[in-house]
Amino acid sequence: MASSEEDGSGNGSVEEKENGKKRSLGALATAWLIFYNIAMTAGWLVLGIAMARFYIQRGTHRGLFRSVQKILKFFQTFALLEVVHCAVGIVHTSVLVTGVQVSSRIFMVWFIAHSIKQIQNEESVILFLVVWTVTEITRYSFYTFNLLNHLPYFIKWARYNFFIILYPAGVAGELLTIYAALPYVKKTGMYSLRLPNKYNVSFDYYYFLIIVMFSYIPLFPQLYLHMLRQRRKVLHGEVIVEKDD
Ligand SMILES: CCCCCCCCCCCCC/C=C/C(=O)SCCNC(=O)CCNC(=O)[C@H](O)C(C)(C)COP(=O)(O)OP(=O)(O)OC[C@H]1O[C@@H](n2cnc3c(N)ncnc32)[C@H](O)[C@@H]1OP(=O)(O)O
Repeated sequence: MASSEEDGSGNGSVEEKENGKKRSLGALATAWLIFYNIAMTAGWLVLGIAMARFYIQRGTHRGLFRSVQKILKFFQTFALLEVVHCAVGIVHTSVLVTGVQVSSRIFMVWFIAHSIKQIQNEESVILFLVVWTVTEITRYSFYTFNLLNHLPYFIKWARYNFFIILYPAGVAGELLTIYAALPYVKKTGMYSLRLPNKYNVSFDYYYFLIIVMFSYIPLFPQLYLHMLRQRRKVLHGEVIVEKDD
């Protein structure tokens, strides 16, 4: 991706638009993306401030998830729109890569942290919350400034360097949280379907979670390598040909 400060083009979704119809769709799409990215930057900033205030006032992480969960659920669920943005073509990036990233986050928020109250005070929950928050403030402010054609270099640098540490740290937080959830899931049999039942189908959430944990092994390196390629492209100007979905 060429940044706006280098080529003055801003977001790739609105360049190359030749006729009037496409141009107005581009303007509308750009306006929407600016609104979306500002809203998301603000949302994650509010979440970051709420977490910092909670910790400073209480001196403990216990109860932190509970106190910030509404903001987290709202903004992380809102991020589903990112898959829509790719699918309708207003951002030029992979639906698959974005889909894996967003669905794993939604899964962590709703089907792990929200559903299993006993694990909400685990340190690993705070780890992934802090990592996601730093990542998203950086990422959405990057997109916003890029769309506005005023991208400060330090934001571009942060967007394409922070992930080197934050991605593995976030994955560690997520995996440790799922691991901590396993005994509760096994004990309660939550979200599981035992035979016999009228659908004649059985589902065991406990084993599903184990499969999810193993699925990080092939999926995470692909996301990480994708980000490393983006980094080379954006920070070092390498031309990289990526396969379409
Ligand atoms: C049902 C259960 C399923 C469970 C599955 C489990 C398996 C999970 C395995 C993987 C686990 C991952 C866990 C993740 C943890 C964390 O997040 S830890 C925190 C650290 N994470 C990160 O740093 C990554 C954050 N995420 C991302 O960066 C993205 O989601 C991404 C998809 C990985 C990034 O890809 P991409 O969009 O391709 O990168 P960019 O270079 O930023 O953008 C490319 C072009 O797209 C434009 N664009 C994208 N989004 C926007 C936008 N919102 N607004 C405007 N423009 C956007 C961007 O500008 C680029 O365009 P060009 O300039 O034209 O190139």
